[in-house]
Amino acid sequence: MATKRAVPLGAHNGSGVVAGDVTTKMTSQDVLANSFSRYKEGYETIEKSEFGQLFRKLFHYVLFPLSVLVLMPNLVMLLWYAMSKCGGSYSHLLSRFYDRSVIDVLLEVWSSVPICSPFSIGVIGGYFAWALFWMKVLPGRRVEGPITPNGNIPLYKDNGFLHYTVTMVGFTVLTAILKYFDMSPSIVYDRLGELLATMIIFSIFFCFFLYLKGLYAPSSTDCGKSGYFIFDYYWGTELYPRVFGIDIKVFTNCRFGMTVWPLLVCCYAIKSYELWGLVDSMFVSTVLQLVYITKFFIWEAGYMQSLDIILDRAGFYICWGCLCYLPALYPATSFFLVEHPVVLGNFWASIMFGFGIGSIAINYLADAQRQMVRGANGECLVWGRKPEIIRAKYRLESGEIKESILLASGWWGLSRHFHYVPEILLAFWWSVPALFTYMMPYTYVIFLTILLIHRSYRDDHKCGKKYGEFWHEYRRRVPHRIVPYLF
Ligand SMILES: NC(=O)C1=CN([C@@H]2O[C@H](COP(=O)(O)OP(=O)(O)OC[C@H]3O[C@@H](n4cnc5c(N)ncnc54)[C@H](OP(=O)(O)O)[C@@H]3O)[C@@H](O)[C@H]2O)C=CC1
Ligand SMILES: CC(C)CCC[C@@H](C)[C@H]1CC[C@H]2C3=CC=C4C[C@@H](O)CC[C@]4(C)[C@H]3CC[C@]12C
Repeated sequence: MATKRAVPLGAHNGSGVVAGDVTTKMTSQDVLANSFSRYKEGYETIEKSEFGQLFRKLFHYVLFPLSVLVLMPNLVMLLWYAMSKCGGSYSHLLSRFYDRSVIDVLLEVWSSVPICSPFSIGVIGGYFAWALFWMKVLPGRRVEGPITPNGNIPLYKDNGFLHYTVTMVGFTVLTAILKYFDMSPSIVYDRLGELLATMIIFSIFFCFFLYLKGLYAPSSTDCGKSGYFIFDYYWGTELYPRVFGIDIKVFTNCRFGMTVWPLLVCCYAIKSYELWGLVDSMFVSTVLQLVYITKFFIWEAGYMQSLDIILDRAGFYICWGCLCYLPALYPATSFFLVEHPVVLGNFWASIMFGFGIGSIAINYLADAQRQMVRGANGECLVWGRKPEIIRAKYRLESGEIKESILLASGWWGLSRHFHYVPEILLAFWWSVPALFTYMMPYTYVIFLTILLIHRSYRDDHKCGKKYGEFWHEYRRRVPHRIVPYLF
């Protein structure tokens, strides 16, 4: 890979332990080597044989990305097909494969909707214009993202919450106008298939544009290629691409994916209301999702420090994912509830709602705690006490040494990714109103659990490489990955 990385700067005190809050006395090559070599241990067994190395490369750079590129667009369409044409039942969907080949079924699915119809182009194009306009004109304080391994500091205009508010108000006004003409935004529920299909095709070309842009007109030095086209297309060639001043990842992840999600949830809720009147299961699920998304936008500047932004480049994985996969999967429980309304009664509805809100609050508090401690340079209270911190040093590619704080108490002392527990629970609480007859409404929770477990490994790997011994010290102090005492 042509990208450069921050390298760890380890501090060693003879016993192999790095004390919290230490400043590095040893800056020699041995310290660096010592710190880094431990991290490599896990990989050496695989890399021993040439065949192993070759297979690893082939898998990483070709087979895995190729499978994602081929599978994901089809899976998104199959998800929609299962939701809308198979009564929300995966077994019903599977029965379609009994007497036909996979290709035949896929052809049936894709040909069941008009791709790039005037309706889908109008809706998607209209939303793009709306989102780009407000993204550009709405004011916001200037926020700095974390320094990149190449020493660049990305700048953002923090207008996410305002953008979200304007969009939701705009949606309410549009709904009222449509009602006047005897129309409804629930048409999005009826014609979701063609919207998704059009979006999928558009996004495939858009990612190709991003691939070329990163190679020939990058916005910063945080760019490069691996030499494997498939991998570079899948992963991206640029970390922070900007076009006419528009930050592409902020647009795809936040102004599109995260904003279309609540819009879709509202369209599905309106459809349910038109069919059945007010249903408490739909109400609980909708409100929980809206509260969670509102929380996201309040915290958006914090998201600019997450893996998606600081590690994942703007390629198929993140951009296509946020343009197509997120809108199809994340609001899927709401889509399901339209055809499967459940009357919960006040007691169960309140229990689900209460636990859901509690989980959202804990997830928010955990994210905010880490940010607060870093913002205050450790000079604050965590759960009423002085925080336990590790002042972790790392080195930029230029050789410059930087310091960051790792919090080892509060939520971050329970486990290294404790905030993933409420993240999974909150998704469970907005899915469980659909009860347990079908698996479909739990698709997102299942995906999220896998994603977050995998992400905890990715993050460990990333932080180990960045902080070396300091990260080992954190792992020693906080030995569990996600669930305290269990995992
Ligand atoms: N619904 C969904 O699909 C998903 C939701 N999420 C949610 O998004 C939010 C962000 O999660 P995620 O993107 O995974 O990133 P995290 O919030 O877990 O941030 C990871 C980064 O935080 C820093 N860090 C790690 N440990 C510590 C510590 N002890 N003290 C201080 N800083 C630390 C490191 O970055 P550095 O280099 O700065 O040290 C690390 O790379 C969470 O609320 C999560 O639940 C996440 C993924 C998917
Ligand atoms: C195989 C791929 C096509 C899968 C694409 C996955 C992406 C769409 C998602 C991967 C990580 C996800 C997110 C990370 C963190 C988030 C913060 C949270 O508070 C809200 C959700 C999200 C923005 C979330 C959105 C989808 C991903 C980018």
